[in-house]
Amino acid sequence: MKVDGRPYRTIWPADDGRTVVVIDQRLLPHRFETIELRSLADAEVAIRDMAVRGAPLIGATAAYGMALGMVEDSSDEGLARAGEVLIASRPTAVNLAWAVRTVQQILRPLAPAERVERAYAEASRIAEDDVESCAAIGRHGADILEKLWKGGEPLQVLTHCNAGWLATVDWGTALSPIYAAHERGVPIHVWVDETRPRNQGAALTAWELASHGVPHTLIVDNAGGHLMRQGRVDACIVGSDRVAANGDVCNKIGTYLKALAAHDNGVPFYAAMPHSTIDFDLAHGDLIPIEEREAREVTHISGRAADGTVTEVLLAPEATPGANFAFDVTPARLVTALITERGVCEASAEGLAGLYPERAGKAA
Ligand SMILES: CSC[C@H]1O[C@H](OP(=O)(O)O)[C@H](O)[C@@H]1O
Repeated sequence: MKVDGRPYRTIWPADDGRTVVVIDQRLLPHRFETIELRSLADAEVAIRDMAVRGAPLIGATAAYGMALGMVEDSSDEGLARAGEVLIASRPTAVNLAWAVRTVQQILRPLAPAERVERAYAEASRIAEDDVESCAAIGRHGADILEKLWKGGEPLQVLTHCNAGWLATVDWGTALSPIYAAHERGVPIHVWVDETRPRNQGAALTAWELASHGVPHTLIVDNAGGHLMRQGRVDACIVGSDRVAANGDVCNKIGTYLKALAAHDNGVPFYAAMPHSTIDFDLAHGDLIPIEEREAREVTHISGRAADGTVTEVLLAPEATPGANFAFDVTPARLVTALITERGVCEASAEGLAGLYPERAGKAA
């Protein structure tokens, strides 16, 4: 996508062919700055501290992290260790482990001397595949949004967290259909959940949509049900960090509550994701590890001070205990359909088998 007229992706190799450049998403929307990843540790920290975030982007960053690890140690032990370090950084988005294992599988048969170049080539392939997958998700999802629009008033779509181009290498997952429909001339308005506690909606989705000229309104997380009961939401569309083999959808905390409200009000609820987010080895969503992050993200809030600096202030008294569950699971029965790069399917094992016959039937 473009930032001030210049095309950007969220991750790219520097001119030296080794350093990896990413956007530091912790500073958005107040400052647009990049950081350079020069080591396996840099990649691990960038994922863990959420300088980069979003399931597909976490996967691409892990793939480049494997390449950075090979520069340091391309032995069999180094290959195993790099994977362990990266997988430990964030447990929920399956894209991370998928990317690590994909790179390890490619490199394992090679001589250590051949592994660096091949690792960078594989990381680049994973990144390019994500761009193409997310563009295809946009096309398939825009077909749905175009059919939902009845003419006249703009189509009212609610989204949660950030599943835009910032969460992927480009285009996004939940937002890709919105961008594609907007480009087709379908009038759309987006209700943007702020998405506590890290406010990816307020900080990232609102910034993305404003940059792309898509009308939107920022709301508190708890307003979605109210708007749906008032008939002011025509569809919900979210991203995902992991879809289980039965179609259960794991996504940012609060997604399940939106799906319940949508179900109660007859609002279609879609989840959009590329193949790298689908875990065909996991039977159902209750088996998905739910990341718990530090309570400070709940008890403190970050924003821009009057002088433009990005700062943190205490939201609750110093000693307030906090619990910070980063994701929840929406049962497949509450999901209208899954939007993937291969098309749209029912949120079920049968639906996924129809789109991915070569990967179905493996869940333990
Ligand atoms: C396109 S995946 C986006 C997905 O990732 C976000 O989580 P986080 O910001 O913690 O990485 C959120 O669950 C989004 O829906």
